Amino acid sequence: MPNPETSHTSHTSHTFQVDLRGLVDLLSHHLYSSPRVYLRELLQNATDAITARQARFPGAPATITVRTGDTLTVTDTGIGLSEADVHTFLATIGRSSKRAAEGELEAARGDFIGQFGIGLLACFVVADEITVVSRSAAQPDAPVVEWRGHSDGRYTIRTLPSHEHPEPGTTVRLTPRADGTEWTRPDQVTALARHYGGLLPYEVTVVDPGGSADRVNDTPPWERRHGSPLARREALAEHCRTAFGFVPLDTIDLDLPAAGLRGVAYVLPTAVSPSERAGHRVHLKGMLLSDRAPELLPEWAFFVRCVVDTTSLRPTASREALYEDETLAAVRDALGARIRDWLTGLAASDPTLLHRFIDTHHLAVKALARYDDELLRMLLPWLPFETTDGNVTLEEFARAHPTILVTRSVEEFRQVAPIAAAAGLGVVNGGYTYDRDLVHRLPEIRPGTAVTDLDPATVTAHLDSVDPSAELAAAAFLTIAREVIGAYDCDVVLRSFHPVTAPALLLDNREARHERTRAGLAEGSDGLWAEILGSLRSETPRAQLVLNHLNPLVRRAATINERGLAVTTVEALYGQALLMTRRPLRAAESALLNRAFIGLLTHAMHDEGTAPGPTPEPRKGQ
Ligand SMILES: Nc1ncnc2c1ncn2[C@@H]1O[C@H](COP(=O)(O)OP(=O)(O)OP(=O)(O)O)[C@@H](O)[C@H]1O
Repeated sequence: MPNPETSHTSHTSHTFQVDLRGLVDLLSHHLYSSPRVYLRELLQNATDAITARQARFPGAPATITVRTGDTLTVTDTGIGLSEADVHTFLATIGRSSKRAAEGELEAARGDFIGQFGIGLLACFVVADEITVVSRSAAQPDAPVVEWRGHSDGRYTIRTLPSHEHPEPGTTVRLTPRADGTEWTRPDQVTALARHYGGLLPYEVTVVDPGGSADRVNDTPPWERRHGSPLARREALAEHCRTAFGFVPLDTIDLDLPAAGLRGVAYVLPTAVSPSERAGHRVHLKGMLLSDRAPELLPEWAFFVRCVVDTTSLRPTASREALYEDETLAAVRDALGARIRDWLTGLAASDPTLLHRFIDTHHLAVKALARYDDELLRMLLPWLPFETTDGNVTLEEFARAHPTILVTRSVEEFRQVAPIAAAAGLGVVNGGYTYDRDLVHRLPEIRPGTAVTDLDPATVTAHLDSVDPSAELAAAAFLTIAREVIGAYDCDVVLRSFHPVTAPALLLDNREARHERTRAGLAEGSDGLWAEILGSLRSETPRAQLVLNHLNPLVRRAATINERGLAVTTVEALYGQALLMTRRPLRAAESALLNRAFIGLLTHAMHDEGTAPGPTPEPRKGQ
């Protein structure tokens, strides 16, 4: 038997080494979007330290002072660090006093912004050395301690005389590297402090090398006291103008106590594309997390821009975006509901504003109403649609037309609308995004209304047939017309319809055209493709050229005896109707138009040549 003792291989234990330079490089090039985040991390640590001190010593000083110059310092009157704290929290990357139960600070946990234990490293993006000088508020007798860390991973700790930091709190000092000075210039620091810390709950001041101090933060405008509702509205409009550069159509207050979220949504005064997702400004416990977070609101709410401050949403490690979790999903739904309530509330309280809103954002509302029955019910009466009665609401239109026809495309509407209107039909242009879907949902909301897609047969059925004698008189011409136009998979009929100025109407739709294209391809190909295309073949739908017997030109055309002229006339009538459909022409159709045009010219010149009359005088000089 082998001896278990001797068969053991020996184990030695090692500890991971972290290359700090590699880590800083990772942070600066891959985690953070810009070196400027160093200031955010410093402000955030200062804020957390003050929060910790306030929790234990309410009423203690609570200020953050940033001093700019050759070196940059951030001083806070926060909880400070004892020597033991420094060993615990500053000597190990990834260790944080704010995350796990760390004894004393546990009570205040959840109130902090930081949690990852990597924030301070952001300073190495702009400086090679960081000095932290601190005095603990929790142990007032403990000596002042200095930690000096270098970007290569070395650090030293020493204690200093008491006067080096007379009051509890912490001062962090950076000496910017040459390539970091862009981010540490006095004006830049003031702008960054305002950007990130503008809503922090403690006084934040930036002092320039000349000694002048600039307070950069303020109470959020929605929390401030205002003299009157009007004054509040004006203050918020001004805030929106500075934050986003527009004066809002209206302001919606946002308040979700369960998520510790408060803020405002500003309604855009101009239309935006639904695909352009709005960037919202999200603050976490006052600190700006992102100024373009689209994920805060549902996609449909693209007509507002929000500014919110929250305690519950989680940041990603870069602290530049929101962590997509259940809380965020719940917040998004709740904010969506709030915006919808505002919209539906307008209908009852401020119809004028609702009209202005709809004039600007009807596309947005239509997009939203497709997914939201309640909203559809409440807002459909207010939404404008293009119809044969002009631009009217569906409610108005349905009152006049118990059966509503809806076209599939804008071109179909343009072509058929005047004729349908003259025949007393009610047609809605369904060619615009969302419109056809919405019109089809009308019967759910308004029982007794019928909605059908417009097809050519519906229109022809409403055109008056001509009396048999007229049909007979035109028989020869119609035969030639059917021969010529039949080649384009199109039937020819003679009807009477208004307006009399329209000589011909081409009834066609996209599906039929596609089917004809497919059939054409099947004929032109051989082998496998012909079989596949052929097997798809259904009966090829034909378009219909409806000639208007009320139109004087058509009446004259019907009496043409000469075959050549009849062919040219038919081609010209078909070509003109084709142009009216405003769809792209195919090669054969362009050729037909060309031929008809030349044919008509030839006929016109031929008439001119044979017409009796005075011979024109030769012009002088010829
Ligand atoms: N101004 C300060 N006052 C007191 N303690 C501080 C200060 N700055 C840093 N610390 C201590 O150093 C620790 C590490 O700070 P660091 O910024 O690296 O991480 P963090 O703030 O805990 O988390 P995050 O990476 O999310 O910012 C903190 O947890 C805190 O205990």
